[in-house]
Amino acid sequence: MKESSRPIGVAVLGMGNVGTEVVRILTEKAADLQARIGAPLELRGVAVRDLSKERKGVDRALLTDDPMALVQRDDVDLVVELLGGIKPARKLILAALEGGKSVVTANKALMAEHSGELSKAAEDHRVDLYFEAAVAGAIPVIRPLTQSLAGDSVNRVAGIVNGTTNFILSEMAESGAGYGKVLAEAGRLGYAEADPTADVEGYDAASKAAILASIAFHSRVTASEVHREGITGISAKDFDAAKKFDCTIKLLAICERIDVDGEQKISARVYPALVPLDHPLATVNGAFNAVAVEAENAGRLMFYGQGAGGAPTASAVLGDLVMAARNRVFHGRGPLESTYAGLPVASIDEVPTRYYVSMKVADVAGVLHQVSGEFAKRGISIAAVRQEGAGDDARLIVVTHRASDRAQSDTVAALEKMDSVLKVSSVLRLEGTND
Ligand SMILES: NC(=O)C1=CN([C@@H]2O[C@H](COP(=O)(O)OP(=O)(O)OC[C@H]3O[C@@H](n4cnc5c(N)ncnc54)[C@H](OP(=O)(O)O)[C@@H]3O)[C@@H](O)[C@H]2O)C=CC1
Ligand SMILES: N[C@@H](CC=O)C(=O)O
Repeated sequence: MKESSRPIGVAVLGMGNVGTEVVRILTEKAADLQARIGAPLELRGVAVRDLSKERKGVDRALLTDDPMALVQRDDVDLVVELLGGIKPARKLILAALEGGKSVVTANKALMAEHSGELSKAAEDHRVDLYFEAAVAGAIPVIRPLTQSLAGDSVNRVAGIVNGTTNFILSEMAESGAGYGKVLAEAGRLGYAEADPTADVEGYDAASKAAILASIAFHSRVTASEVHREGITGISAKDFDAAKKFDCTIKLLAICERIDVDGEQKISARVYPALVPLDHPLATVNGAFNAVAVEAENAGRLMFYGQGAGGAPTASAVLGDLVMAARNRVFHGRGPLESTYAGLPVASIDEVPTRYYVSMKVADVAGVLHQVSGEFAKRGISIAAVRQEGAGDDARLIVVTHRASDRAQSDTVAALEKMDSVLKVSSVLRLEGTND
């Protein structure tokens, strides 16, 4: 059997919010993943605490309550740790790395305290330790910092890195909703940690700040070194006061290089802060996160997306898993041409688009019926019509719903031939809407 087709054995530790989604994607997207990696991923087992719980989407024979035995199986090449916490996750990851298995983890609490020890084990045993999902859920920020910006000097990384608290603060700002009720909802939606104190007291954000600072500034920073304040003291009154200053309140994580009396230091801090309403972070709501990175040569980069929840986090886990698997198959090279799927590229005619058409007309009332008839003939519905100017300067503006670009452009061609349309003066496509 060629090396590139040998199956890669995967062990998933934990089947909670994130683990369930990882198992689902591994199962549903097996063929796509195989094509991207160059070898199939085979799920060897899933470790859980409680074997009696009902689990959807997994063969019961794959379940075990002995994660160490699973990690140590000879047919396991990659371990995905999604248990959370330090114990037993640290020992399991060390056992995997020492056994020559690459590890993917979403565990920020662990990475914020033990990344030095774990990274050393990965280095010593020449395997990968990836943790993109540990910071800001689905948002790729670890890989840009470790790889894309490896040739630059990062001076500041700052933003919103906890989905649960951002969800709570957004709801408080918008509807004045009660703190407890919103926190319970964050738990139900799979955003909150197993112990949500980690979220609301800022421990989770502090762990993420420690990870970001360590990578950005090539210095080990642990969670206990991060200045931390949570959101439990924030009330509706604070939001009222913030509004009077045209601000809102966000839990921020800030990591930067600072100069203290001529000495270069790192500041890593987490606290709720006033943010002006016209600042980009003020519009980051719900479980969304955003991270701004400032580097000497690249300037400012913004990363934005879903920061919590099973499926978004699983996306980051799967990205790491594909990278680790590819490294096994292609020894760090790739993606290779043979992993490309070869999908055909659609012509613009086939693409559903929306049109904005502005035309000079002789008589608005008379022409409207004919114009809308031309769109209707090709199955295009009109979203809005506006009349502008009058007499010689009368213009009709039509905005359509989505239809094939071919139908839209054919309609414009037909309008151009109509006697009552003096001139089609402007045709633009409308993007940024879903209708
Ligand atoms: N939820 C999110 O949005 C995000 C989570 N993360 C991180 O991902 C990790 C997982 O989070 P999440 O899925 O939400 O957590 P959950 O609490 O939902 O799931 C934890 C899973 O681990 C299992 N487990 C825990 N301890 C053991 C043990 N000793 N032996 C065997 N199984 C065990 C649990 O088993 P059982 O089901 O039997 O209880 C459960 O299936 C955490 O590190 C978290 O910080 C990172 C980014 C986002
Ligand atoms: N509890 C965390 C989950 C993702 O890291 C959060 O709310 O951000």
